[in-house]
Amino acid sequence: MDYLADERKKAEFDVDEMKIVWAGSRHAFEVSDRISKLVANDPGFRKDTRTMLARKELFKNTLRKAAYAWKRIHDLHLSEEEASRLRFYVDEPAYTDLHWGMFVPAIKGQGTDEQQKKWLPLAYKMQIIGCYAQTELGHGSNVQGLETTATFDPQTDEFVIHSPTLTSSKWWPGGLGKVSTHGVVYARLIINGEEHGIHGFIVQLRSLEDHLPLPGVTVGDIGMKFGNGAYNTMDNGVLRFDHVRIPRNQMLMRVSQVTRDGKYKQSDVPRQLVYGTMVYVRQTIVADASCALSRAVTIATRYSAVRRQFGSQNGGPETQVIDYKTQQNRLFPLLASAYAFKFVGEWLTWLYNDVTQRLQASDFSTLPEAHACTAGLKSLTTTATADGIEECRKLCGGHGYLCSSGLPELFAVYVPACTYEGDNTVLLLQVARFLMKTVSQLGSGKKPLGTISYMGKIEHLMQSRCTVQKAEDWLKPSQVLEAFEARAVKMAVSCAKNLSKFTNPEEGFAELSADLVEAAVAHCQLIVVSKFIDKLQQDIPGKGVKQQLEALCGIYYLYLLHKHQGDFLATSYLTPKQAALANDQLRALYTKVRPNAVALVDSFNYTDHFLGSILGCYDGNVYPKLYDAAWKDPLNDSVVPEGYHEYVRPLLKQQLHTAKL
Ligand SMILES: CC/C=C\C/C=C\C/C=C\C/C=C\C/C=C\C/C=C\CC/C=C/C(=O)SCCNC(=O)CCNC(=O)[C@H](O)C(C)(C)COP(=O)(O)OP(=O)(O)OC[C@H]1O[C@@H](n2cnc3c(N)ncnc32)[C@H](O)[C@@H]1OP(=O)(O)O
Ligand SMILES: Cc1cc2nc3c(=O)[nH]c(=O)nc-3n(C[C@H](O)[C@H](O)[C@H](O)COP(=O)(O)OP(=O)(O)OC[C@H]3O[C@@H](n4cnc5c(N)ncnc54)[C@H](O)[C@@H]3O)c2cc1C
Repeated sequence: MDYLADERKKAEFDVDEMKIVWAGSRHAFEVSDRISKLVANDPGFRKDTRTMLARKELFKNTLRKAAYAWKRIHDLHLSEEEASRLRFYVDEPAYTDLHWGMFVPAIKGQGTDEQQKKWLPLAYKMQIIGCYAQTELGHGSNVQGLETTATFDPQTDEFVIHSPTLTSSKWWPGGLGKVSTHGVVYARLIINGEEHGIHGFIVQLRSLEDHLPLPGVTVGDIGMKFGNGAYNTMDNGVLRFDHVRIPRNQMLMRVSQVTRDGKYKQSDVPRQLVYGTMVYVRQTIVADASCALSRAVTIATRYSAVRRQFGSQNGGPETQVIDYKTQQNRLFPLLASAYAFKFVGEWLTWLYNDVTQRLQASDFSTLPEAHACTAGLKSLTTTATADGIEECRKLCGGHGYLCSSGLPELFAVYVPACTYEGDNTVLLLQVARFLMKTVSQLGSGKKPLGTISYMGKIEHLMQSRCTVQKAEDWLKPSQVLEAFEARAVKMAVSCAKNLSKFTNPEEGFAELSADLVEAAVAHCQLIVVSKFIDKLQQDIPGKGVKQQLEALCGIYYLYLLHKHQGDFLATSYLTPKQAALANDQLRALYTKVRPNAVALVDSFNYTDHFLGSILGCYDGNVYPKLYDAAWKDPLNDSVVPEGYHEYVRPLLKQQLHTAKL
């Protein structure tokens, strides 16, 4: 029985067409749909007991699943696209994420043609397994502060990789702890006593025969992390080198080279390309944020439609909690954010591909923008997604706290995204530097392009005032864009003015860093809003699909406007009356979305296996499933628990004795 059937009947749009919009294309939808069902129906990919397993058992099971996934990929002759979808739907962080997601891209981005020819075929066949070993115990954010050394020995034509201090121990790399045979290791290059900064080196860590660490290598897992199951399937590792020697040709030499006679040569590509793998991964993290958020929102939306509290009249049913305006005000902006992040993720992938093509043609002009966009949007989307998952847990009341709701594990596995690939505050400060540089160059005749082109309208934006007179005026895209542009430009200019009061710019930057982060957030929110609006300019087929997306877009920007109205009011773009009208329009959009809410989450097309949540299951049959699941908990294997006779019975006896006294 479908307990959500009535909700599904209310939908005012074509769900099948929305599924295609969400997937990106009909082809992407068909691949995703087929692979998700394949994984869901294969008992080899079961994950329902994951949060109950002890670490060793959990980890071994992940190794089994990764090997099984690899076998299925081969047996079924899956394409690269299908294989990547399969890994996604298996839904278990594993060493393979780092192998495919960072090790291979690092060699592709920073290796010469010759190096790629040697290492990539081995990696593609998984005859070697790699990790990305950058972070150390003492330094993560400050990459220039890394202490591992790579000293060139001209006698033997080798580099000597060494960990000179405890804090130089590599610490965190995923896949390193127990599995990787190789790593791209970042180290401080030293030639003839002279330092040349941080470079990447391919280093073999373990024997390909017996998996033991090679001489001079000390390696292990760094220990349990936050949450049950969750990221504990990953072997984040610690690594130390004691004068380990590697051939000279294992330094990744696309950006700079060391010659046989020990000369350091810089190519014509910018040095920052050493950071290129991080740009790539930040872009994939943005593209993935909508998946994690949409998953939590699916659970919270379906459950909110099933759950009833208060409001029964004449013995009739109580009110569905989704009908409470407070529930809508917490849930619908998250639903809208999931769609917003999907579209900005698609755009960022386009931007990344564009910058990659330009780099190949030696056009480096858009690299700073790509860095600022990937850093800023990674920060914005992961913060909102991690907070959003936790909000979804609260939206599900007490039952959201059960592991069987799927939300605790989803939160635990997702929340480190706010830290890895760059701490979110550190990344926003990079955006702020980019903005300050842009403002300082405005008078120089250099035209700001791309996502900062709005800065070219600075004179107009500094003086313009909002013209909204009635709530519906907030539905005009041009009005909304101007509001977000004016806010972003005014906040950036205000920071620049305050910075100019300092004689030492770095001191000023440090002192004003909290304001700078806010200016960076305003700029990134403008990007997300503008990309959502751009998406709506496209031809979107399907009955009612575009109208639903317009409503969600409105909810996204009006919610932001309401939440940050202090910014909009302080920069004098809006009057308090216009801010109140925005809120009126927001409430009207909640009413419009309400009958479509369940269908809008159905459009994500997630299987019950992928959701891994009793509260979010498609048929909404929550209570019997919760009840049955409780009895399956290992604690209920016996009626009298282990430990009763040792620890509880003596207590009771003592109490009985005291009572008799
Ligand atoms: C129940 C569920 C179960 C299972 C669920 C399964 C899945 C879960 C679902 C979703 C998961 C979602 C996504 C997962 C996808 C992938 C992730 C997988 C694993 C994560 C693994 C993590 C890996 C890592 O963390 S690797 C280490 C990353 N480290 C960092 O990011 C360090 C951050 N620091 C820096 O980047 C830099 O050091 C810095 C902060 C930028 C400072 O550098 P520096 O001191 O050199 O800087 P300056 O400020 O002086 O800048 C100099 C100059 O360079 C420019 N610059 C800086 N960086 C870059 C760059 N990257 N590219 C281009 N240019 C750059 C900077 O702007 C300056 O330019 P100017 O001189 O012109 O001003
Ligand atoms: C689950 C997980 C997986 C990881 N996987 C890998 C991996 O595969 N490979 C790898 O190399 N690394 C990996 N890392 C490491 C990760 O990249 C770093 O932890 C991350 O870059 C943050 O650096 P940090 O730990 O040095 O934080 P810190 O920089 O020490 O941050 C601590 C605090 O200081 C603040 N702070 C730091 N600098 C500044 C500043 N300039 N201005 C203002 N505030 C500042 C931060 O905002 C934060 O609040 C992983 C980490 C995690 C949690």
